[in-house]
Amino acid sequence: MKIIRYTDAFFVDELRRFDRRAEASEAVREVVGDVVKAVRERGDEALIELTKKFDAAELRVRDLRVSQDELQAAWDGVEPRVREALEASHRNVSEFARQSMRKNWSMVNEQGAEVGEVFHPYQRVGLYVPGGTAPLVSTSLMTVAIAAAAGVPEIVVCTPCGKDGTVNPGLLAALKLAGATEVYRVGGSQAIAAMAYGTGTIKPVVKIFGPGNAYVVEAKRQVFGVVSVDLLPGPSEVMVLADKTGNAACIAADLLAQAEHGKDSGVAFITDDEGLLGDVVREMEVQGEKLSRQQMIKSVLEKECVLILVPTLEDGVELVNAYAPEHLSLIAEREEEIMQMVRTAGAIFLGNASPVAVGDFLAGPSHTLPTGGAGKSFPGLTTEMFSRRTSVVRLSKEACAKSEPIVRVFSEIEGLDAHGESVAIRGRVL
Ligand SMILES: NC(=O)c1ccc[n+]([C@@H]2O[C@H](COP(=O)([O-])OP(=O)(O)OC[C@H]3O[C@@H](n4cnc5c(N)ncnc54)[C@H](O)[C@@H]3O)[C@@H](O)[C@H]2O)c1
Ligand SMILES: [Zn+2]
Repeated sequence: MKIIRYTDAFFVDELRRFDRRAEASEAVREVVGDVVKAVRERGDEALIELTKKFDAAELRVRDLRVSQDELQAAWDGVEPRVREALEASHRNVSEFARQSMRKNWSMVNEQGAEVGEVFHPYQRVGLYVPGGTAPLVSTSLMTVAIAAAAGVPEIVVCTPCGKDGTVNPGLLAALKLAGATEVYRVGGSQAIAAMAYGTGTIKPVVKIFGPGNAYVVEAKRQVFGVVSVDLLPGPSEVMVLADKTGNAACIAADLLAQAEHGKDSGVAFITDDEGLLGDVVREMEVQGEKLSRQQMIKSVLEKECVLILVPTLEDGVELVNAYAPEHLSLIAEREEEIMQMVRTAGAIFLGNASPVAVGDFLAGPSHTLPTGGAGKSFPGLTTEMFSRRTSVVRLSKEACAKSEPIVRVFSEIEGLDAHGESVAIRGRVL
């Protein structure tokens, strides 16, 4: 743990690294570039090779797709209490997604033209569900169920398999419940390339969604243009901003929950209360000892955890906005006022009683959120991202006549007289 106080001589220098931009390292970019090229040029054959190389699994081309029978068997084999938990989360996520759907609308403009927007779900999307270090059952729901709620007909999922070629049955069950229509046991940047360019087995999609490690995120960036992508949701992070009303035990618990995600996780605590800072450090030590993922937690706390004492909460907000945390837990007397000042967080959890883990598994908004500073330019995953918008314009003869003089001015300035004439002709022939 690193503790930084505003009274330290190098305070300002220390904080400079908080101002982040999401960018992959040169090494990751290179590896991913090679992977994308291999899949684009050699399709399934490259997928088999790369799965052997990165996931140590020996697959045949016909094994790549997880069969409907396997998905059904996974769902049938789920224990009742797990099934209930999955269903509870699924109901919240689906309902939240339905509420936030964009609706078709129209208005009449100044010249009397009817203008509006219509939304259609994409026909075929690709969702990445991570599976390298933990089977992210919740991520299946937090992406696939939203695509299903948006009405996407073809929901393709790629997720890595273990050494023995299998995918965690709990994850498959969640995919089945959420409404995945095709599932492939392919992970990493090779999966993203396969969904973007298509292979013999995996037909290409038009948009790619979902979180992953640095390789997955970089691959999404490299295939951008061939497909569109949702956002850049990489390795998870939590920041807590609290004043003296923060409960040290709750704050420490949230920081430790983040640390157990392991390597690359960001954990930060900012407060204007020196007493609380000390209490949180002590709580983390006591609570940390009892947790199972000791190795992960220790390494994150050593390398990726900072606790910062700021003179005022407003200074804290400035740091929050510079860092753009994926999750922000905000505990403050002036909660509403401070929240309104936060402009870059992926999701905000308000008050001592709102654990980030409830947002991870159950609350309703997708837990797929921008990381690594990407929150400055991307919001978290929304239902809207699964629908494509088209604008619609309809003019009556009268609206056309009223538009004509203004169009004429534009067409003269731009030197495009055919444009002007295409409007004027309506007044003569209709
Ligand atoms: N931001 C969010 O909303 C959000 C949500 C859930 C999970 N996550 C994050 O997703 C990440 C999941 O990462 P993960 O690693 O567990 O699973 P993953 O499925 O993203 O990545 C595993 C794959 O990476 C590839 N890979 C591993 N090492 C490689 C190497 N050296 N070169 C090339 N490819 C390599 C392998 O093919 C492997 O299948 C975590 O960091 C987690 O925090 C983020
Ligand atoms: Zn988490």
